Amino acid sequence: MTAAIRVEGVTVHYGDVLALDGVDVTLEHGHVCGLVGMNGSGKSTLFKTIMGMVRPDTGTVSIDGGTPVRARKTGVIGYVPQSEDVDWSFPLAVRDVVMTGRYGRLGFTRRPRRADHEAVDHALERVELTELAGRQIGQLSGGQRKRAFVARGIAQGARVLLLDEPFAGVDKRSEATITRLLKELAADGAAVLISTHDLHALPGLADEAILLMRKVLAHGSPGEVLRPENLALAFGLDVLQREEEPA
Ligand SMILES: Nc1ncnc2c1ncn2[C@@H]1O[C@H](COP(=O)(O)OP(=O)(O)OP(=O)(O)O)[C@@H](O)[C@H]1O
Repeated sequence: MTAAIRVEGVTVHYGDVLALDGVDVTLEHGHVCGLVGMNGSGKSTLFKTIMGMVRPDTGTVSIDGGTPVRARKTGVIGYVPQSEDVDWSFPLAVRDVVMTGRYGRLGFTRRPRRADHEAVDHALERVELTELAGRQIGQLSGGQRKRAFVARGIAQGARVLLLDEPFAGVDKRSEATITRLLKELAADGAAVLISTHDLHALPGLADEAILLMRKVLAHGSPGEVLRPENLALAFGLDVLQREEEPA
């Protein structure tokens, strides 16, 4: 079976900074995978490399058997960016943001057709944003904004979905809605890769995990990946235990 994401021997430098060092990752369709690692461990760089936005010095990336650029053009891959990477003052309504997921499919008139409007309506319903469809994107809460971007991936029909810190600044209700949706998308055959700092939530969110520190330190079930010896390697301390200690 063709892997959803195949990263082989990928090394990335920014000038003298080594951000990724010989990274190998394979992710199959039907799985939700959590990507964890300390600040600066290379998570965003790995996402950008998978999206074809950063070109590796060495190594290769394939998405559903094709190049990242092709996966972007054909809508195979969808991306929910970190909040800091989005200009929230942009004058787009929620519905328009979701419609951008259809752009790869619009004919040469660039005008959405009935099927495009239906796909957007359906996606908005799934993320429970139908009532806010006409509101400017910047006037939504943090969790609602994330849900709008997840809806964009749904409307796009993305088979591979990357989410960079989707739960940062998000309340429990939105977190639960997003988690449920991501699991449903994976059950429908999508591959979902999520970066997160919330190690406690990982087992409830993902069925596999990757621990990154420029290299892949561990890749397996969340239980295996979060073993104390792995966390000690990645974070220097037993972080799970430390977080549980009273302040
Ligand atoms: N555009 C850039 N120019 C120079 N160095 C960069 C650039 N982007 C990232 N880096 C460096 O590359 C390394 C990996 O950064 P990256 O943003 O991928 O880490 P991260 O795991 O996503 O971090 P965080 O958890 O803080 O978001 C860091 O040392 C960072 O300082």
